[in-house]
Amino acid sequence: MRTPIGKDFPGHYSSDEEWHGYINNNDRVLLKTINYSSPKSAGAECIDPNCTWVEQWVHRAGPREKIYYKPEEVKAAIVTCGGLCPGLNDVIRQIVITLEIYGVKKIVGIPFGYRGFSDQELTEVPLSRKVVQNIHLSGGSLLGVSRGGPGVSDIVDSLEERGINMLFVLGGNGTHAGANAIHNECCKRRLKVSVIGVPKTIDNDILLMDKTFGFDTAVEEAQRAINSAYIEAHSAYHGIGVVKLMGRSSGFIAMQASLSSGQVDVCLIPEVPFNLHGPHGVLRHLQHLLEMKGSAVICVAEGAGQNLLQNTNAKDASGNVVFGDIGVYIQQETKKYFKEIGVHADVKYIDPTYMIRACRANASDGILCTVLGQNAVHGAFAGYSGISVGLCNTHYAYFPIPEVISHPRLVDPNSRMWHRCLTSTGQPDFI
Ligand SMILES: Nc1ncnc2c1ncn2[C@@H]1O[C@H](COP(=O)(O)OP(=O)(O)OP(=O)(O)O)[C@@H](O)[C@H]1O
Ligand SMILES: O=P(O)(O)OC[C@H]1O[C@](O)(CO)[C@@H](O)[C@@H]1O
Ligand SMILES: [Mg+2]
Repeated sequence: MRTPIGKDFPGHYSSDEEWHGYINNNDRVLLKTINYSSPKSAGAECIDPNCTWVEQWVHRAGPREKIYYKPEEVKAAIVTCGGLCPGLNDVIRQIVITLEIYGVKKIVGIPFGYRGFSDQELTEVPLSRKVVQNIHLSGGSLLGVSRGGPGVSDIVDSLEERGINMLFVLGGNGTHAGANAIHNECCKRRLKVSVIGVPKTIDNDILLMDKTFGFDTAVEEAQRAINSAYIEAHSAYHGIGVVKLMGRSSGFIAMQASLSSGQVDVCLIPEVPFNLHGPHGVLRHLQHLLEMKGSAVICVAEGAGQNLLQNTNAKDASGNVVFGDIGVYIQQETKKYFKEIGVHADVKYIDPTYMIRACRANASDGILCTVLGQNAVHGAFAGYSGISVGLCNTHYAYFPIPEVISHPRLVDPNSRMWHRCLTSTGQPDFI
């Protein structure tokens, strides 16, 4: 709604008839914006051998002129699942504020992830603009998070009992698999429920999106740890700093933090195999770095080099594999190696694990979260379900959930970005 302002007022708003503030249902966002002329172009993703241009698109996110729900009939719920991620509170806040602008009065938070649907001791949290006004000023989630929890059928039973017809699910690929199953179960039971995902992961491992919220902040925090490792290593005689960063199957945090810090000599990620020992191994390269420049910094993603470690055979409550500690292993092997060759080395290990995700969102993530939260609500009011909101080629769009979680997004070792990282570190192939 716009307030008409007198025509003599300079720069006046256009009238309601002239104002094109709504998204047309047929507006589309292209998934690919580069037309690769050859499969040999760096980073080319081709569908056929000739690399023919194929238009692929998703729906544009935003407010529609016609809405599917009557706001007074909506009971909306928000749930945050998986691990923490900077910006969760920003998204919760913006969803609540936008729902209120649509006129929704019944808004609740489900405590501690999907578990909150089944645990009788956990009660829903009433949410309003007043409750969420300042929550973005701190990290974490107002609602709490968890892994594991009830089955899909129990969750949908609970939705029915509570009379929830809009569910906003904030989480990573596991959470989205759950959201999609909830959506399918609601369809099966012919329930009119909109299930909308907002992808949350510092790992940035969700397909088709430019980036997920929390990733930028995590990278910013991670490069602080790298900076400390560099200062320690640089100030010691033959100092070696080892920094382990999160990244279960994708090395985006390690790669971007290495790039942004400009202080990393060796970046190791899950997507690129490496040897620690042997003539081309990391340890031999460290020896060379000590000889050439007196110190070295290694940045390793937690999922890297798992083939070098003993399988823990452990899984977390959600069924994710628990990894062995590659950071500790590299630290121990480095110490052993230099002792054996009789060269002094002062090895310092920094593991900032939870520090990079338990913090408040930075400005860039704050904006991303705000827009994603608004668009999640616009998507629900447009009548969508089983979708996720994301940024695609700088435009906000709605993605079908199965498309974005079919497998984790990985760093492409042939991509320009990984080559930029190698150019920055100057590291060889360790095989
Ligand atoms: N395939 C699945 N079907 C239904 N629910 C699932 C599935 N995978 C995971 N979940 C549920 O989703 C929730 C979150 O999953 P998970 O712990 O894997 O975190 P995530 O969303 O992937 O986030 P993170 O990036 O922090 O790992 C858990 O409560 C889990 O039980
Ligand atoms: O210790 P938790 O809470 O299981 O979380 C650790 C995992 O969370 C993640 O950050 C994903 O969000 C992974 O990189 C990491 O393996
Ligand atoms: Mg996951």
